[in-house]
Amino acid sequence: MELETSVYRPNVAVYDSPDGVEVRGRYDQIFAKILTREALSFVAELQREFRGHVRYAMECRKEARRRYNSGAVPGFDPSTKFIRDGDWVCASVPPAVADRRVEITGPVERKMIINALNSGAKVFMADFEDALSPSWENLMRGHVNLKDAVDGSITFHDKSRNRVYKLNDQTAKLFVRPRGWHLPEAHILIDGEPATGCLVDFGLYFFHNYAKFRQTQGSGFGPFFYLPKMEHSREAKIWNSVFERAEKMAGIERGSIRATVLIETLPAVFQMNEILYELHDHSVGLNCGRWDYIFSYVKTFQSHPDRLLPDRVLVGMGQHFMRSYSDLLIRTCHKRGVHAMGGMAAQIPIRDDPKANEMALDLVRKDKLREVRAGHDGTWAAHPGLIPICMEAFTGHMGKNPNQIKSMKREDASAITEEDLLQIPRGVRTLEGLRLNTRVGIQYLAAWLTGSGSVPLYNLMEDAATAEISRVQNWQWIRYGVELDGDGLGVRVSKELFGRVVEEEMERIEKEVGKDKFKKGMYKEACKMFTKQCTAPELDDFLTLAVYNHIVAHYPINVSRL
Ligand SMILES: CC(=O)SCCNC(=O)CCNC(=O)[C@H](O)C(C)(C)COP(=O)(O)OP(=O)(O)OC[C@H]1O[C@@H](n2cnc3c(N)ncnc32)[C@H](O)[C@@H]1OP(=O)(O)O
Ligand SMILES: O=CC(=O)O
Ligand SMILES: [Mg+2]
Repeated sequence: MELETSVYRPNVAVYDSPDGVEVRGRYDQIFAKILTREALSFVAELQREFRGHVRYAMECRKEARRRYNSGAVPGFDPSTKFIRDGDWVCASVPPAVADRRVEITGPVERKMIINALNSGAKVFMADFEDALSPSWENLMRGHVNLKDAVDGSITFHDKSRNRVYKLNDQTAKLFVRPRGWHLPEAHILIDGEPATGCLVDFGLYFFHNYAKFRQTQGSGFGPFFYLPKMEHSREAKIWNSVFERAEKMAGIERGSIRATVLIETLPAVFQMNEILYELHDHSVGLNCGRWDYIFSYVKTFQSHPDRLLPDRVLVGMGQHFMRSYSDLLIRTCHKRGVHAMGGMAAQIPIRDDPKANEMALDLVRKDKLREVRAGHDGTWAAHPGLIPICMEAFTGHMGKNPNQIKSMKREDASAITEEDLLQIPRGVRTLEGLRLNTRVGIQYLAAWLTGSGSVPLYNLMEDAATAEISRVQNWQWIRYGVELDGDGLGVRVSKELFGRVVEEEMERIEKEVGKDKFKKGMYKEACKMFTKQCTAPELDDFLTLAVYNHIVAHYPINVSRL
Protein backbone atom coordinates (compact mmCIF):
# COMPACT_ATOMS: atom_id res chain seq x y z
CA MET A 1 0.00 0.00 0.00
CA GLU A 2 1.26 3.49 -0.86
CA LEU A 3 0.92 6.02 1.98
CA GLU A 4 -0.98 9.18 1.02
CA THR A 5 -2.12 11.17 4.02
CA SER A 6 -5.06 13.41 3.31
CA VAL A 7 -5.34 17.18 3.56
CA TYR A 8 -6.63 18.43 6.92
CA ARG A 9 -10.20 19.76 6.88
CA PRO A 10 -11.29 21.03 10.28
CA ASN A 11 -14.40 19.67 11.93
CA VAL A 12 -15.26 17.13 9.26
CA ALA A 13 -14.11 14.00 10.97
CA VAL A 14 -12.97 12.88 14.39
CA TYR A 15 -11.25 9.90 15.91
CA ASP A 16 -13.56 7.41 17.52
CA SER A 17 -12.14 7.69 21.04
CA PRO A 18 -13.30 5.71 24.07
CA ASP A 19 -14.38 7.48 27.26
CA GLY A 20 -11.65 9.52 28.88
CA VAL A 21 -9.46 9.56 25.78
CA GLU A 22 -9.02 12.73 23.77
CA VAL A 23 -6.96 12.83 20.59
CA ARG A 24 -5.62 16.32 19.99
CA GLY A 25 -3.48 15.48 16.96
CA ARG A 26 -4.51 16.18 13.37
CA TYR A 27 -7.24 13.94 12.01
CA ASP A 28 -6.34 11.83 9.04
CA GLN A 29 -8.24 8.91 7.55
CA ILE A 30 -5.03 6.92 7.37
CA PHE A 31 -4.17 7.66 10.99
CA ALA A 32 -7.71 6.68 11.97
CA LYS A 33 -6.88 3.11 10.93
CA ILE A 34 -4.31 3.11 13.72
CA LEU A 35 -6.24 5.20 16.23
CA THR A 36 -9.22 2.87 16.37
CA ARG A 37 -11.49 2.82 19.38
CA GLU A 38 -10.18 -0.63 20.34
CA ALA A 39 -6.50 0.32 20.01
CA LEU A 40 -7.03 3.52 22.00
CA SER A 41 -8.88 1.56 24.67
CA PHE A 42 -5.88 -0.74 25.00
CA VAL A 43 -3.50 2.21 25.32
CA ALA A 44 -5.82 3.77 27.91
CA GLU A 45 -5.88 0.53 29.91
CA LEU A 46 -2.09 0.44 29.95
CA GLN A 47 -1.94 4.09 30.95
CA ARG A 48 -4.44 3.68 33.79
CA GLU A 49 -2.82 0.53 35.10
CA PHE A 50 0.78 1.72 34.99
CA ARG A 51 0.79 5.51 35.33
CA GLY A 52 1.27 5.36 39.11
CA HIS A 53 4.24 3.01 38.72
CA VAL A 54 5.78 5.23 36.05
CA ARG A 55 5.32 8.34 38.20
CA TYR A 56 6.98 6.60 41.14
CA ALA A 57 9.90 5.43 38.97
CA MET A 58 10.42 8.99 37.71
CA GLU A 59 10.39 10.28 41.30
CA CYS A 60 13.03 7.69 42.19
CA ARG A 61 15.18 8.97 39.32
CA LYS A 62 14.92 12.48 40.77
CA GLU A 63 15.82 11.22 44.23
CA ALA A 64 18.87 9.39 42.85
CA ARG A 65 19.90 12.54 41.02
CA ARG A 66 19.68 14.54 44.24
CA ARG A 67 22.03 12.02 45.85
CA TYR A 68 24.51 12.16 42.96
CA ASN A 69 24.34 15.95 43.01
CA SER A 70 25.27 15.86 46.70
CA GLY A 71 28.40 13.86 46.02
CA ALA A 72 27.23 10.22 45.94
CA VAL A 73 28.24 7.93 43.08
CA PRO A 74 26.22 5.02 41.67
CA GLY A 75 27.19 1.49 42.62
CA PHE A 76 25.92 -2.07 43.03
CA ASP A 77 22.93 -2.36 45.35
CA PRO A 78 23.75 -4.53 48.39
CA SER A 79 20.07 -5.47 48.77
CA THR A 80 20.01 -7.26 45.39
CA LYS A 81 23.27 -9.16 45.80
CA PHE A 82 21.27 -12.40 45.87
CA ILE A 83 20.14 -11.69 42.31
CA ARG A 84 23.68 -10.96 41.09
CA ASP A 85 25.04 -14.05 42.85
CA GLY A 86 22.12 -16.33 42.01
CA ASP A 87 22.33 -19.16 39.53
CA TRP A 88 19.44 -18.39 37.21
CA VAL A 89 19.05 -17.92 33.47
CA CYS A 90 16.54 -16.08 31.31
CA ALA A 91 14.19 -17.95 28.98
CA SER A 92 15.95 -19.37 25.95
CA VAL A 93 16.43 -17.20 22.89
CA PRO A 94 13.64 -17.49 20.28
CA PRO A 95 14.98 -19.35 17.20
CA ALA A 96 13.84 -16.54 14.87
CA VAL A 97 16.36 -14.16 16.43
CA ALA A 98 19.13 -16.48 17.55
CA ASP A 99 21.41 -14.85 14.99
CA ARG A 100 21.54 -11.07 15.35
CA ARG A 101 25.09 -10.47 14.18
CA VAL A 102 24.22 -7.24 12.38
CA GLU A 103 21.29 -5.01 13.21
CA ILE A 104 20.46 -1.87 11.25
CA THR A 105 18.64 0.96 12.98
CA GLY A 106 16.68 3.92 11.69
CA PRO A 107 13.62 6.10 12.18
CA VAL A 108 10.17 4.77 11.30
CA GLU A 109 10.24 6.58 7.97
CA ARG A 110 8.64 4.73 5.05
CA LYS A 111 11.48 4.45 2.56
CA MET A 112 14.03 3.79 5.28
CA ILE A 113 11.93 0.98 6.72
CA ILE A 114 11.87 -0.75 3.34
CA ASN A 115 15.57 -0.15 2.78
CA ALA A 116 16.42 -1.38 6.26
CA LEU A 117 14.31 -4.52 5.99
CA ASN A 118 15.93 -5.25 2.62
CA SER A 119 19.44 -4.30 3.75
CA GLY A 120 20.81 -7.79 4.43
CA ALA A 121 21.02 -7.11 8.17
CA LYS A 122 19.59 -9.82 10.42
CA VAL A 123 17.50 -7.34 12.41
CA PHE A 124 16.06 -3.90 11.81
CA MET A 125 15.39 -1.78 14.87
CA ALA A 126 12.66 0.67 13.91
CA ASP A 127 13.09 3.70 16.09
CA PHE A 128 10.55 5.92 17.82
CA GLU A 129 13.36 7.15 20.07
CA ASP A 130 16.86 8.62 19.52
CA ALA A 131 16.45 8.70 15.72
CA LEU A 132 12.93 10.16 15.58
CA SER A 133 11.62 13.64 16.21
CA PRO A 134 8.33 12.68 17.91
CA SER A 135 5.96 15.00 16.07
CA TRP A 136 2.40 13.79 15.62
CA GLU A 137 2.96 13.34 11.89
CA ASN A 138 6.17 11.33 12.34
CA LEU A 139 4.65 9.11 15.00
CA MET A 140 1.39 8.35 13.24
CA ARG A 141 3.00 7.83 9.85
CA GLY A 142 5.49 5.59 11.64
CA HIS A 143 2.68 3.38 12.93
CA VAL A 144 1.04 3.20 9.51
CA ASN A 145 4.42 2.30 7.99
CA LEU A 146 5.13 -0.42 10.54
CA LYS A 147 1.71 -1.97 10.11
CA ASP A 148 2.22 -2.11 6.36
CA ALA A 149 5.71 -3.52 6.89
CA VAL A 150 4.52 -6.28 9.20
CA ASP A 151 1.73 -7.32 6.84
CA GLY A 152 4.21 -7.23 3.96
CA SER A 153 2.30 -4.72 1.82
CA ILE A 154 4.52 -1.68 2.31
CA THR A 155 5.62 0.17 -0.84
CA PHE A 156 7.05 3.60 -1.52
CA HIS A 157 7.14 5.55 -4.75
CA ASP A 158 10.06 7.97 -4.93
CA LYS A 159 8.56 10.32 -7.48
CA SER A 160 11.73 12.36 -8.01
CA ARG A 161 13.55 9.22 -9.14
CA ASN A 162 10.52 7.33 -10.36
CA ARG A 163 11.60 4.41 -8.25
CA VAL A 164 9.26 2.06 -6.47
CA TYR A 165 10.42 0.45 -3.26
CA LYS A 166 8.99 -2.83 -1.99
CA LEU A 167 10.06 -5.66 0.28
CA ASN A 168 12.38 -8.44 -0.83
CA ASP A 169 11.47 -12.07 -0.17
CA GLN A 170 14.03 -12.23 2.63
CA THR A 171 13.91 -9.41 5.14
CA ALA A 172 15.44 -8.48 8.47
CA LYS A 173 13.51 -9.32 11.64
CA LEU A 174 11.78 -6.31 13.11
CA PHE A 175 12.40 -4.90 16.58
CA VAL A 176 10.65 -1.68 17.62
CA ARG A 177 12.10 0.84 20.06
CA PRO A 178 9.43 2.91 21.84
CA ARG A 179 10.35 6.21 23.51
CA GLY A 180 11.87 6.36 27.00
CA TRP A 181 9.68 6.48 30.13
CA HIS A 182 10.25 10.22 30.58
CA LEU A 183 8.57 11.42 27.38
CA PRO A 184 4.87 12.32 27.26
CA GLU A 185 2.58 12.10 24.26
CA ALA A 186 0.86 15.47 24.33
CA HIS A 187 -1.49 14.68 21.43
CA ILE A 188 -3.30 11.94 23.32
CA LEU A 189 -4.90 12.87 26.63
CA ILE A 190 -6.05 10.13 28.94
CA ASP A 191 -8.28 11.26 31.80
CA GLY A 192 -7.14 14.79 31.01
CA GLU A 193 -3.39 14.10 31.14
CA PRO A 194 -0.88 13.51 28.36
CA ALA A 195 -0.34 9.79 27.84
CA THR A 196 3.06 8.21 28.51
CA GLY A 197 4.82 8.29 25.13
CA CYS A 198 6.23 4.77 25.26
CA LEU A 199 2.89 3.23 26.24
CA VAL A 200 1.35 4.86 23.17
CA ASP A 201 4.18 3.60 20.94
CA PHE A 202 4.09 0.11 22.42
CA GLY A 203 0.31 -0.12 22.72
CA LEU A 204 -0.55 0.94 19.17
CA TYR A 205 2.19 -1.15 17.59
CA PHE A 206 1.42 -4.25 19.65
CA PHE A 207 -2.32 -4.01 19.17
CA HIS A 208 -2.16 -3.86 15.40
CA ASN A 209 0.73 -6.20 14.73
CA TYR A 210 1.10 -8.95 17.27
CA ALA A 211 -0.88 -11.58 15.40
CA LYS A 212 0.68 -11.07 11.98
CA PHE A 213 4.16 -10.67 13.45
CA ARG A 214 4.01 -13.98 15.29
CA GLN A 215 2.84 -15.72 12.13
CA THR A 216 5.35 -14.27 9.71
CA GLN A 217 8.40 -12.89 11.52
CA GLY A 218 8.65 -14.34 15.00
CA SER A 219 7.91 -18.03 14.32
CA GLY A 220 5.43 -18.03 17.16
CA PHE A 221 7.26 -15.43 19.26
CA GLY A 222 7.09 -11.69 19.35
CA PRO A 223 6.67 -8.92 18.75
CA PHE A 224 10.24 -7.93 19.62
CA PHE A 225 11.29 -4.67 21.25
CA TYR A 226 14.25 -2.58 22.29
CA LEU A 227 13.80 -0.70 25.57
CA PRO A 228 15.74 2.54 26.04
CA LYS A 229 17.18 4.79 28.74
CA MET A 230 16.23 2.87 31.87
CA GLU A 231 18.03 3.75 35.07
CA HIS A 232 16.85 1.02 37.43
CA SER A 233 15.41 -2.50 37.41
CA ARG A 234 12.12 -1.18 38.80
CA GLU A 235 11.58 0.37 35.35
CA ALA A 236 12.21 -3.01 33.72
CA LYS A 237 9.68 -4.49 36.11
CA ILE A 238 7.05 -2.09 34.77
CA TRP A 239 7.85 -3.17 31.22
CA ASN A 240 7.56 -6.79 32.27
CA SER A 241 4.10 -6.14 33.67
CA VAL A 242 3.11 -4.21 30.54
CA PHE A 243 4.15 -7.22 28.45
CA GLU A 244 2.17 -9.60 30.67
CA ARG A 245 -0.85 -7.33 30.36
CA ALA A 246 -0.52 -7.24 26.56
CA GLU A 247 -0.10 -11.00 26.30
CA LYS A 248 -3.21 -11.49 28.39
CA MET A 249 -5.20 -9.09 26.24
CA ALA A 250 -4.06 -10.88 23.09
CA GLY A 251 -4.52 -14.36 24.56
CA ILE A 252 -0.97 -15.37 23.68
CA GLU A 253 1.51 -17.33 25.72
CA ARG A 254 3.44 -15.60 28.51
CA GLY A 255 6.99 -14.95 27.30
CA SER A 256 5.95 -14.40 23.68
CA ILE A 257 7.02 -10.76 23.71
CA ARG A 258 10.79 -10.34 23.90
CA ALA A 259 12.87 -7.27 24.54
CA THR A 260 16.49 -6.21 24.53
CA VAL A 261 17.28 -3.52 27.05
CA LEU A 262 19.75 -0.80 26.17
CA ILE A 263 22.22 -0.29 28.95
CA GLU A 264 22.73 3.35 28.24
CA THR A 265 22.64 5.08 31.58
CA LEU A 266 25.41 4.96 34.15
CA PRO A 267 23.12 3.84 37.01
CA ALA A 268 21.84 0.94 34.88
CA VAL A 269 25.27 -0.64 34.47
CA PHE A 270 25.04 -1.56 38.16
CA GLN A 271 21.61 -3.10 37.58
CA MET A 272 22.19 -5.37 34.59
CA ASN A 273 21.51 -8.63 36.42
CA GLU A 274 18.53 -7.09 38.14
CA ILE A 275 17.10 -5.84 34.83
CA LEU A 276 17.45 -9.28 33.22
CA TYR A 277 15.95 -10.83 36.33
CA GLU A 278 12.88 -8.61 36.16
CA LEU A 279 12.32 -9.27 32.46
CA HIS A 280 13.36 -12.91 32.71
CA ASP A 281 10.97 -14.71 30.31
CA HIS A 282 10.59 -11.55 28.23
CA SER A 283 14.27 -10.85 27.84
CA VAL A 284 16.37 -11.27 24.78
CA GLY A 285 19.50 -9.57 25.97
CA LEU A 286 21.15 -6.26 26.60
CA ASN A 287 22.78 -3.76 24.28
CA CYS A 288 25.58 -1.21 24.78
CA GLY A 289 23.88 2.11 24.01
CA ARG A 290 27.22 3.84 24.14
CA TRP A 291 26.12 7.37 23.15
CA ASP A 292 23.43 7.78 25.77
CA TYR A 293 25.79 6.10 28.23
CA ILE A 294 28.35 8.87 27.73
CA PHE A 295 25.56 11.45 28.05
CA SER A 296 24.45 9.76 31.25
CA TYR A 297 27.98 9.75 32.67
CA VAL A 298 28.09 13.55 32.35
CA LYS A 299 24.54 13.94 33.65
CA THR A 300 25.10 11.68 36.65
CA PHE A 301 28.30 13.54 37.52
CA GLN A 302 26.99 16.98 36.59
CA SER A 303 27.96 18.27 40.05
CA HIS A 304 31.31 16.45 40.22
CA PRO A 305 33.88 18.79 38.64
CA ASP A 306 36.57 16.21 39.45
CA ARG A 307 34.98 13.82 36.91
CA LEU A 308 34.89 15.91 33.75
CA LEU A 309 35.01 14.25 30.36
CA PRO A 310 37.58 15.23 27.76
CA ASP A 311 36.47 16.40 24.29
CA ARG A 312 33.58 14.32 22.98
CA VAL A 313 35.70 12.88 20.15
CA LEU A 314 38.08 11.37 22.72
CA VAL A 315 35.47 9.39 24.61
CA GLY A 316 35.61 6.13 22.69
CA MET A 317 35.22 2.48 23.60
CA GLY A 318 38.97 2.36 24.33
CA GLN A 319 38.48 4.38 27.53
CA HIS A 320 38.74 2.10 30.55
CA PHE A 321 35.24 2.89 31.86
CA MET A 322 33.68 2.18 28.46
CA ARG A 323 35.59 -1.07 27.94
CA SER A 324 34.67 -2.23 31.45
CA TYR A 325 31.00 -1.51 30.75
CA SER A 326 30.97 -3.49 27.52
CA ASP A 327 32.93 -6.41 29.05
CA LEU A 328 30.68 -6.63 32.09
CA LEU A 329 27.60 -6.50 29.85
CA ILE A 330 28.91 -9.47 27.85
CA ARG A 331 29.70 -11.40 31.01
CA THR A 332 26.28 -10.69 32.50
CA CYS A 333 24.30 -11.58 29.39
CA HIS A 334 26.17 -14.79 28.68
CA LYS A 335 25.87 -15.94 32.27
CA ARG A 336 22.11 -15.46 31.92
CA GLY A 337 21.90 -17.09 28.48
CA VAL A 338 20.96 -14.07 26.35
CA HIS A 339 22.48 -11.84 23.67
CA ALA A 340 25.10 -9.23 24.50
CA MET A 341 24.70 -6.73 21.69
CA GLY A 342 27.33 -4.17 20.77
CA GLY A 343 26.61 -0.60 19.80
CA MET A 344 26.74 2.04 17.14
CA ALA A 345 29.87 3.39 15.53
CA ALA A 346 29.01 6.95 14.52
CA GLN A 347 30.86 6.87 11.16
CA ILE A 348 28.78 6.69 8.00
CA PRO A 349 29.90 6.31 4.37
CA ILE A 350 31.38 9.48 2.83
CA ARG A 351 30.31 9.62 -0.78
CA ASP A 352 32.44 12.42 -2.20
CA ASP A 353 35.84 11.64 -0.67
CA PRO A 354 37.18 8.10 -1.22
CA LYS A 355 40.15 8.53 1.11
CA ALA A 356 38.04 9.88 3.97
CA ASN A 357 35.52 7.15 3.23
CA GLU A 358 38.16 4.44 3.54
CA MET A 359 39.30 5.91 6.85
CA ALA A 360 35.73 6.02 8.17
CA LEU A 361 35.06 2.44 7.10
CA ASP A 362 38.30 1.36 8.69
CA LEU A 363 37.22 2.87 12.02
CA VAL A 364 33.94 0.99 11.80
CA ARG A 365 35.80 -2.23 10.96
CA LYS A 366 38.09 -1.85 13.99
CA ASP A 367 35.17 -1.10 16.27
CA LYS A 368 33.28 -4.20 15.11
CA LEU A 369 36.35 -6.44 15.38
CA ARG A 370 36.85 -5.23 18.94
CA GLU A 371 33.22 -6.06 19.71
CA VAL A 372 33.20 -9.54 18.25
CA ARG A 373 36.57 -10.44 19.81
CA ALA A 374 35.32 -9.25 23.18
CA GLY A 375 32.36 -11.63 22.87
CA HIS A 376 29.46 -9.51 21.64
CA ASP A 377 26.84 -11.48 19.71
CA GLY A 378 26.02 -8.74 17.26
CA THR A 379 26.30 -5.08 16.55
CA TRP A 380 24.52 -2.01 15.18
CA ALA A 381 24.91 -0.32 11.82
CA ALA A 382 23.56 3.17 11.14
CA HIS A 383 23.61 2.88 7.36
CA PRO A 384 23.16 0.07 4.81
CA GLY A 385 26.60 0.85 3.39
CA LEU A 386 28.18 -0.39 6.63
CA ILE A 387 26.50 -3.77 6.71
CA PRO A 388 29.10 -5.68 4.66
CA ILE A 389 31.90 -4.51 6.97
CA CYS A 390 29.97 -5.42 10.10
CA MET A 391 29.00 -8.80 8.63
CA GLU A 392 32.56 -9.53 7.64
CA ALA A 393 33.86 -8.76 11.13
CA PHE A 394 31.27 -10.89 12.90
CA THR A 395 31.15 -13.77 10.42
CA GLY A 396 34.94 -13.84 10.20
CA HIS A 397 34.97 -14.55 13.90
CA MET A 398 31.75 -16.47 14.60
CA GLY A 399 31.49 -18.40 11.33
CA LYS A 400 28.17 -20.21 11.16
CA ASN A 401 27.51 -20.04 14.91
CA PRO A 402 24.50 -17.81 15.42
CA ASN A 403 25.96 -16.15 18.53
CA GLN A 404 28.65 -16.46 21.19
CA ILE A 405 26.40 -16.92 24.21
CA LYS A 406 27.87 -20.29 25.10
CA SER A 407 31.34 -19.91 23.64
CA MET A 408 32.43 -16.57 25.19
CA LYS A 409 31.53 -16.72 28.85
CA ARG A 410 34.02 -13.97 29.77
CA GLU A 411 34.37 -15.20 33.34
CA ASP A 412 37.40 -12.90 33.63
CA ALA A 413 35.03 -9.92 33.45
CA SER A 414 33.41 -10.91 36.75
CA ALA A 415 36.34 -9.15 38.38
CA ILE A 416 35.22 -5.75 37.03
CA THR A 417 34.64 -3.38 39.94
CA GLU A 418 32.72 -0.21 40.63
CA GLU A 419 36.02 1.67 40.29
CA ASP A 420 36.53 0.23 36.79
CA LEU A 421 33.05 1.32 35.73
CA LEU A 422 33.50 4.81 37.09
CA GLN A 423 37.10 5.44 36.15
CA ILE A 424 37.55 9.02 34.97
CA PRO A 425 38.22 9.08 31.23
CA ARG A 426 41.53 10.47 30.04
CA GLY A 427 42.11 13.20 27.50
CA VAL A 428 42.20 16.91 26.92
CA ARG A 429 39.54 19.59 26.59
CA THR A 430 39.87 22.12 23.79
CA LEU A 431 38.23 25.20 22.38
CA GLU A 432 37.63 23.18 19.22
CA GLY A 433 35.73 20.67 21.38
CA LEU A 434 33.51 23.48 22.66
CA ARG A 435 33.02 24.78 19.12
CA LEU A 436 32.16 21.36 17.70
CA ASN A 437 29.68 20.66 20.51
CA THR A 438 28.01 23.98 19.74
CA ARG A 439 27.92 23.57 15.97
CA VAL A 440 26.60 20.04 16.18
CA GLY A 441 24.11 20.73 18.97
CA ILE A 442 22.53 23.68 17.16
CA GLN A 443 22.31 21.92 13.79
CA TYR A 444 20.88 18.78 15.33
CA LEU A 445 18.24 20.73 17.21
CA ALA A 446 17.34 22.69 14.06
CA ALA A 447 16.82 19.39 12.25
CA TRP A 448 14.81 17.89 15.12
CA LEU A 449 12.50 20.92 15.26
CA THR A 450 11.77 20.47 11.56
CA GLY A 451 11.04 16.77 11.80
CA SER A 452 14.37 14.94 11.40
CA GLY A 453 15.62 12.98 14.39
CA SER A 454 18.80 11.61 12.80
CA VAL A 455 21.05 13.52 10.47
CA PRO A 456 24.51 13.33 8.93
CA LEU A 457 26.78 16.09 10.30
CA TYR A 458 30.48 16.31 9.49
CA ASN A 459 30.37 12.75 8.18
CA LEU A 460 28.98 11.30 11.40
CA MET A 461 25.52 10.10 12.35
CA GLU A 462 23.98 12.46 14.88
CA ASP A 463 20.84 11.70 16.83
CA ALA A 464 19.26 12.66 20.13
CA ALA A 465 21.83 10.69 22.13
CA THR A 466 24.92 12.14 20.48
CA ALA A 467 23.49 15.68 20.58
CA GLU A 468 22.85 15.29 24.31
CA ILE A 469 26.56 14.76 24.90
CA SER A 470 27.29 18.10 23.22
CA ARG A 471 24.69 19.89 25.32
CA VAL A 472 25.57 18.52 28.74
CA GLN A 473 29.28 18.79 28.17
CA ASN A 474 28.94 22.48 27.27
CA TRP A 475 26.73 23.02 30.32
CA GLN A 476 29.24 21.40 32.64
CA TRP A 477 32.23 23.23 31.20
CA ILE A 478 30.46 26.58 31.53
CA ARG A 479 29.20 25.78 35.01
CA TYR A 480 32.66 24.96 36.34
CA GLY A 481 34.65 27.45 34.27
CA VAL A 482 36.68 24.52 33.00
CA GLU A 483 40.17 25.17 31.70
CA LEU A 484 40.62 24.17 28.08
CA ASP A 485 43.95 22.51 28.55
CA GLY A 486 44.34 20.85 25.17
CA ASP A 487 45.26 23.73 22.91
CA GLY A 488 47.95 25.37 24.98
CA LEU A 489 45.87 28.52 25.45
CA GLY A 490 44.79 27.84 29.01
CA VAL A 491 41.47 29.58 28.39
CA ARG A 492 38.67 29.05 30.88
CA VAL A 493 35.13 28.46 29.63
CA SER A 494 32.73 31.23 30.66
CA LYS A 495 29.31 32.39 29.52
CA GLU A 496 31.06 35.23 27.63
CA LEU A 497 33.42 32.87 25.82
CA PHE A 498 30.51 30.56 25.02
CA GLY A 499 28.51 33.57 23.72
CA ARG A 500 31.33 34.43 21.30
CA VAL A 501 31.65 30.78 20.24
CA VAL A 502 27.90 30.63 19.54
CA GLU A 503 28.06 33.76 17.36
CA GLU A 504 31.04 32.51 15.39
CA GLU A 505 29.66 29.02 14.97
CA MET A 506 26.33 30.39 13.75
CA GLU A 507 28.22 32.33 11.07
CA ARG A 508 30.04 29.15 10.14
CA ILE A 509 26.81 27.15 9.99
CA GLU A 510 25.26 29.78 7.72
CA LYS A 511 28.26 29.56 5.39
CA GLU A 512 28.20 25.78 5.40
CA VAL A 513 24.50 25.24 4.78
CA GLY A 514 24.03 28.31 2.56
CA LYS A 515 22.05 31.51 3.20
CA ASP A 516 18.82 30.18 1.75
CA LYS A 517 18.65 26.98 3.80
CA PHE A 518 19.79 28.90 6.87
CA LYS A 519 16.96 31.41 6.47
CA LYS A 520 14.30 28.81 5.79
CA GLY A 521 15.48 26.43 8.53
CA MET A 522 15.08 26.79 12.29
CA TYR A 523 18.71 27.53 13.07
CA LYS A 524 18.04 30.77 14.95
CA GLU A 525 15.37 29.18 17.13
CA ALA A 526 17.59 26.16 17.73
CA CYS A 527 20.50 28.44 18.66
CA LYS A 528 18.37 30.24 21.21
CA MET A 529 17.14 27.00 22.78
CA PHE A 530 20.55 25.33 22.79
CA THR A 531 22.22 28.42 24.30
CA LYS A 532 19.54 28.63 26.97
CA GLN A 533 20.02 24.99 27.89
CA CYS A 534 23.81 25.19 28.00
CA THR A 535 23.71 28.22 30.31
CA ALA A 536 20.73 27.24 32.49
CA PRO A 537 21.32 27.36 36.26
CA GLU A 538 19.98 23.78 36.54
CA LEU A 539 20.75 21.13 33.94
CA ASP A 540 17.62 20.07 32.06
CA ASP A 541 17.17 16.30 32.23
CA PHE A 542 16.62 15.84 28.51
CA LEU A 543 17.11 18.13 25.54
CA THR A 544 14.12 16.70 23.70
CA LEU A 545 11.82 16.98 26.71
CA ALA A 546 12.76 20.61 27.29
CA VAL A 547 11.91 21.59 23.70
CA TYR A 548 9.07 19.12 23.11
CA ASN A 549 6.36 21.79 23.26
CA HIS A 550 7.79 23.36 20.11
CA ILE A 551 6.74 20.33 18.07
CA VAL A 552 3.34 19.79 19.67
CA ALA A 553 0.54 20.72 17.26
CA HIS A 554 -2.89 20.57 18.88
CA TYR A 555 -5.80 20.68 16.52
CA PRO A 556 -8.99 22.47 17.61
CA ILE A 557 -9.79 21.17 21.06
CA ASN A 558 -13.39 20.50 20.19
CA VAL A 559 -12.60 18.43 17.11
CA SER A 560 -12.31 15.06 18.82
CA ARG A 561 -15.47 15.68 20.82
CA LEU A 562 -17.86 16.73 18.04
C1 LIG B 1 22.70 6.48 19.42
C2 LIG B 1 21.64 5.68 18.74
O1 LIG B 1 20.56 5.56 19.22
S1 LIG B 1 21.98 4.97 17.25
C3 LIG B 1 20.39 4.51 16.64
C4 LIG B 1 19.59 5.64 16.23
N1 LIG B 1 20.15 6.31 15.05
C5 LIG B 1 19.87 5.84 13.83
O2 LIG B 1 19.14 4.90 13.71
C6 LIG B 1 20.51 6.51 12.64
C7 LIG B 1 20.10 5.82 11.38
N2 LIG B 1 20.75 6.38 10.20
C8 LIG B 1 20.27 7.44 9.57
O3 LIG B 1 19.28 8.03 9.97
C9 LIG B 1 20.94 7.85 8.30
O4 LIG B 1 21.82 6.86 7.85
C10 LIG B 1 21.77 9.15 8.42
C11 LIG B 1 20.86 10.29 8.81
C12 LIG B 1 22.85 9.00 9.47
C13 LIG B 1 22.44 9.45 7.08
O5 LIG B 1 21.40 9.61 6.16
P1 LIG B 1 21.66 10.05 4.65
O6 LIG B 1 22.77 11.03 4.57
O7 LIG B 1 20.36 10.42 4.09
O8 LIG B 1 22.16 8.73 3.99
P2 LIG B 1 22.46 8.48 2.46
O9 LIG B 1 22.07 9.66 1.64
O10 LIG B 1 23.87 8.04 2.35
O11 LIG B 1 21.48 7.29 2.16
C14 LIG B 1 21.64 6.45 1.04
C15 LIG B 1 20.53 5.45 1.01
O12 LIG B 1 20.59 4.64 2.17
C16 LIG B 1 19.36 4.70 2.86
N3 LIG B 1 19.63 4.70 4.29
C17 LIG B 1 20.51 5.45 5.00
N4 LIG B 1 20.48 5.10 6.29
C18 LIG B 1 19.56 4.13 6.40
C19 LIG B 1 19.09 3.37 7.51
N5 LIG B 1 19.59 3.55 8.73
N6 LIG B 1 18.13 2.46 7.28
C20 LIG B 1 17.65 2.27 6.04
N7 LIG B 1 18.07 2.94 4.95
C21 LIG B 1 19.02 3.86 5.14
C22 LIG B 1 18.71 5.99 2.45
O13 LIG B 1 17.32 5.91 2.62
C23 LIG B 1 19.14 6.08 1.00
O14 LIG B 1 18.30 5.23 0.25
P3 LIG B 1 18.03 5.43 -1.32
O15 LIG B 1 19.36 5.31 -2.00
O16 LIG B 1 17.09 4.34 -1.69
O17 LIG B 1 17.44 6.79 -1.48
O1 LIG C 1 20.70 4.15 21.68
C1 LIG C 1 21.87 4.00 21.56
C2 LIG C 1 22.85 4.90 22.10
O2 LIG C 1 24.04 4.69 21.86
O3 LIG C 1 22.42 5.83 22.79
MG1 LIG D 1 20.24 5.78 23.09
